[in-house]
Amino acid sequence: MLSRTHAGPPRSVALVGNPNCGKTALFNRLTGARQKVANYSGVTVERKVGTARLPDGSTVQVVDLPGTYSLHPVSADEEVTLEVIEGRRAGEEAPDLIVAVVDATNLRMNLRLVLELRRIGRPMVVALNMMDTARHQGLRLDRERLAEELGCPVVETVAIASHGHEALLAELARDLPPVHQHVDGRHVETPDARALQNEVRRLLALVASGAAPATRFHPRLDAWLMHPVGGLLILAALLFVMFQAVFTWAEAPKGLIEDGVAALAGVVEAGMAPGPLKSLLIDGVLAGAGGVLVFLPQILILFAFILALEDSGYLPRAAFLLDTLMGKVGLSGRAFIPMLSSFACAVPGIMATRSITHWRDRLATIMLAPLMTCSARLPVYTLLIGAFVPERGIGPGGWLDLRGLVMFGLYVAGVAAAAAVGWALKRSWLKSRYQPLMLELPPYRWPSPRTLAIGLWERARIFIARVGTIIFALTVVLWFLATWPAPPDGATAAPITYSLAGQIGRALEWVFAPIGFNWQICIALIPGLAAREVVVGALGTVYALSASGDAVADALSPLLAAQWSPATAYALIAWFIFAPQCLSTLATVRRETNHWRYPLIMAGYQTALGYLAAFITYRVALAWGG
Ligand SMILES: Nc1nc2c(ncn2[C@@H]2O[C@H](COP(=O)(O)OP(=O)(O)OP(=O)(O)O)[C@@H](O)[C@H]2O)c(=O)[nH]1
Ligand SMILES: [Mg+2]
Repeated sequence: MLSRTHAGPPRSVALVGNPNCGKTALFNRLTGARQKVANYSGVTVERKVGTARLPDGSTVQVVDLPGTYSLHPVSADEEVTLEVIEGRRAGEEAPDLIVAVVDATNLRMNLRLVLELRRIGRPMVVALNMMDTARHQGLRLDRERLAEELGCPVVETVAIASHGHEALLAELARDLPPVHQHVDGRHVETPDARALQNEVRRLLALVASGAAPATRFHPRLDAWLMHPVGGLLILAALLFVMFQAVFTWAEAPKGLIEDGVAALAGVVEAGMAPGPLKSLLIDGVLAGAGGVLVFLPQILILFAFILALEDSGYLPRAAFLLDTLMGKVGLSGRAFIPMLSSFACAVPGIMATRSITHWRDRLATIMLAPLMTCSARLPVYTLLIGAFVPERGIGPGGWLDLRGLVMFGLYVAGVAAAAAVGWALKRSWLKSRYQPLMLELPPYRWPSPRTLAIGLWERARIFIARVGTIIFALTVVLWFLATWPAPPDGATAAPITYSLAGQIGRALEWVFAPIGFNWQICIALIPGLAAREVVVGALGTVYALSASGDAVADALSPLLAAQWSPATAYALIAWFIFAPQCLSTLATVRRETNHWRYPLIMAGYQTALGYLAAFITYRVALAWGG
């Protein structure tokens, strides 16, 4: 067995426990980290490291791990956990101490793992988490008796309310002996599943009393939400409201940021002498990066909905609801959560597929994840819808926002495309038998304001950091390419036409002309490979520089409306439903599948479909007089 490499209090501890028992919430408490917490199993799929400060001022390294039901892993994320606690990861020692995190409301399930962990023979502390809910249910636990029986300290915690984590930290500061496998003279090594279950039953009889067996169901709510027809309607309505909100609620804050950027441009305009630096600031930085920043409110509204849904316990139920439908297109219901995460970004979505045990199912999910409309596509859609779809209420009293409706339609189009591709994959390359959905249903819970706040703050931070780094850098590079070389003497057209970017755009134009893209779009697509939002910023820069004469370019949206045919705009939207051009997604696929073949296949099929969809859209729109 693995032994400690040093004497004294632990230097590294690992949080181990069943899925959804609150390990990450506890980790965030102990270390001040802001890792994702949500109310379904399989949220954490990677190991994450943080540092906790102990009462005596020293520090200890804390590792948060994916949840696992046993020490016999069945999926890639569970394998990570086992590797870490056994010290099999390259360059990483096994943790000195294991914190076995337990959902106190579900001891029957959770204690099995604790008993298995005890057999590793390392120092251990048990954290009885969710004690607030357990007490609320009337459960009484004899903590001291449990500690005696298990042969290790047991502390009660409420990870989401900062109860008990001091007690836990105090235990971590102690020099605990390894837990023994002999308790009260009884030998409990390597029992089979049944022996484990008997031991759990024995422990429960000794230490737990009072609560009716906890039920994960909420009969009245589930009768509605999981109704085969009504449930689907509710789900559709929920998503619909979400996209309406993304459009309508964001108007005011978006206007504020736009005014701010415009005011800044005004200051620069008035205060600086004309020259390259001024052009860089106005046409490059403010039109480019500033043009992307205005989408912050929309992204936060979208995430507020997603985060609240995630913490409520509804998502796994939606997965069951959709299991049959998803089965028809070749996906397991387990794919629902990775697919939903992909609405934020395909990268975490693809990583979330680690909890899918069956390889072909997992690969199919990976292949389809980028078809979900990621939040980086939101600015592009918003810009084009803002320019080409009139602002109009429809329906009785005009309560439906037409633009929100179109946005919803685009998200649906992404899902429909995924369904079609999935259907084709299932019948050809990735044939697999239907795997019944096995997913633990979490209890319903009001989304925790703290979790929501942390989640939103993280999104805002990530987005602003993106705007400040990669998007900023790309717009500066693009500005440079779009202004250099300078036009020859006596040139009459806009300077950008003579620049490198102008030449590249024109060279690409013959590829994209059949689908209606002009050279300005072709230029913008290139930096969009690194970050899709940049397409918006890049269009801002390209058009700001295309204005011949000194007329400062107007806001982008009306400009596009004046310069593009609607057919071009629709074709670009159709292209973006498939949007094959995201390098970080392709790199993630390479990493998760360990092969270049898969990202290449993905890029290939998406480019082909994107081109085809844009071509058809463009031709049909032209034929209808667009
Ligand atoms: N009421 C209550 N809820 C909690 C407590 N700790 C965590 N939660 C909630 O439980 C859910 C799961 O928390 P996570 O920290 O994501 O669980 P996890 O163990 O990391 O889950 P995986 O990463 O999927 O294995 C979230 O909805 C939390 O808000 C607690 O002590 N009391
Ligand atoms: Mg977690």
